[in-house]
Amino acid sequence: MNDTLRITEIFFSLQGETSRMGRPTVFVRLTGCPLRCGYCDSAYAFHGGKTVSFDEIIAEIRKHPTNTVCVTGGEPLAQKYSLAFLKRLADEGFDVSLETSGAIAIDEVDPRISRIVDIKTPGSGELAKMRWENLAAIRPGDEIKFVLCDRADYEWARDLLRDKALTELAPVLFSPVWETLPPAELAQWVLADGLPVRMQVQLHKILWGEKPGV
Ligand SMILES: C[S@@+](CC[C@H](N)C(=O)[O-])C[C@H]1O[C@@H](n2cnc3c(N)ncnc32)[C@H](O)[C@@H]1O
Ligand SMILES: Nc1nc2[nH]cc(C(=O)O)c2c(=O)[nH]1
Ligand code: SF4
Ligand SMILES: [Mg+2]
Repeated sequence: MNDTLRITEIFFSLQGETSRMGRPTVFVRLTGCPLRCGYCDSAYAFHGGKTVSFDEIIAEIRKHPTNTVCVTGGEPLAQKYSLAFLKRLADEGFDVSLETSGAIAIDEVDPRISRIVDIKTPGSGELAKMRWENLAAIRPGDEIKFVLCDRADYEWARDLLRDKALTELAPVLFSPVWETLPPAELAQWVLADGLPVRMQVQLHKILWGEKPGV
């Protein structure tokens, strides 16, 4: 059917990432991802899941007291009908953000959706999958995000920021890998270089630890 998606979970939480951090948000986590970032905190979404119709997903979203939705995964854009679903969410009047890896074309995503586009670093192990053409499709409502494993990733991201003038395209986020890079270290590096980025720490993990459904 052309109006279904494979879904791992739908849950209501505070947005833990991006400039929307702290906003009550319904998360729709799509199943499956063609990447294998070494740090992935959502590997439980690689397999399994349940096939659900757009109508059922929207009915579930409406049970929660917010208009704000985050579509994530897995890799949402890897599913055939995710573009149609994102359009449907925007048509229904939801305020939607999309978390995406940077490895799949973003240009056909509905313009009403705020796209959070990762640039996978050398430390992720998936740099080779990056689709650099995506940078040309970035709009002001989008955000560009680096998840950093270590100092080498930081320096790589800092140099790319300058070489590709990324902050002229959209706000840029620097986030430490939760398990391996102490946030205070990254904070010191950003301050020392005076980088025009927004450093962020995953709020939901501070509040509730690392587990599904939060
Ligand atoms: C789980 S991914 C799902 C969406 C998409 N596949 C992507 O990578 O953007 C959502 C976000 O969580 C980030 N992330 C995954 N594991 C993380 C970790 N251990 N620490 C910090 N951020 C992490 C990803 O880099 C991405 O920005
Ligand atoms: N609270 C909360 N905020 C999030 N923002 C992005 C998430 C994701 O897994 O993509 C996420 C998540 O899993 N939980
Ligand atoms: S692209 Fe996203 S979901 Fe896929 S392995 Fe990397 S962080 Fe996990
Ligand atoms: Mg998460």
